[in-house]
Amino acid sequence: MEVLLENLGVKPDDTKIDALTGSKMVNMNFYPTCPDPELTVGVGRHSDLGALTVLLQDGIGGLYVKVEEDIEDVAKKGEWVEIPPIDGALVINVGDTLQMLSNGKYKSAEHRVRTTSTKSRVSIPLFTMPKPTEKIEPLPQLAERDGGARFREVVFKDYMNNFFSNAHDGKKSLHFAQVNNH
Ligand SMILES: O=C(O)CCC(=O)C(=O)O
Ligand SMILES: [Fe+2]
Repeated sequence: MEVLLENLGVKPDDTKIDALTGSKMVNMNFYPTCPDPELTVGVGRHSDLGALTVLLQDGIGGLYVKVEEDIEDVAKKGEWVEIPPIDGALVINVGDTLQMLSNGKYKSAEHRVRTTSTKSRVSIPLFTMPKPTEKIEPLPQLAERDGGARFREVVFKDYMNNFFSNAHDGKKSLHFAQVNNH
């Protein structure tokens, strides 16, 4: 987190890093085999709500990430790409919080999970998130540099409530904090 923010020219102190990532949550997902994976939803398309998510990979696979439409110089825009399953590797997802903080420089990864017909799978992602009472808004240096904040200030608890009261539907969760003219 520190490195990612320093990359944008911002030097957060330890207290700030702790405020932004100090809350931890895990999901425990079980994906049974399905004879026809096309007929089932493993996890529907969504972005994670926190700052960064850490996910230990197995050799089975099934995690897909959607390549953003509005970034330059990448292949496969708008397509779903499977993350190659490398046993023991850590996959790190950017979550909505980091997108808001960075004023949109880092984009949260829209992802989904499919089951396979041959192997069941368990995944236990670790979400690092702000403390519930923390106020999240684009870092002032970045908003100033970009000529305006693309997200309004939200209390993280409210963002969470909004996130969990809606079904997974791509990156719509971010609309809650988006400033309309962007
Ligand atoms: O099972 C996975 O690979 C990812 C699960 C996931 O996206 C989640 O729990 O938020
Ligand atoms: Fe996720």
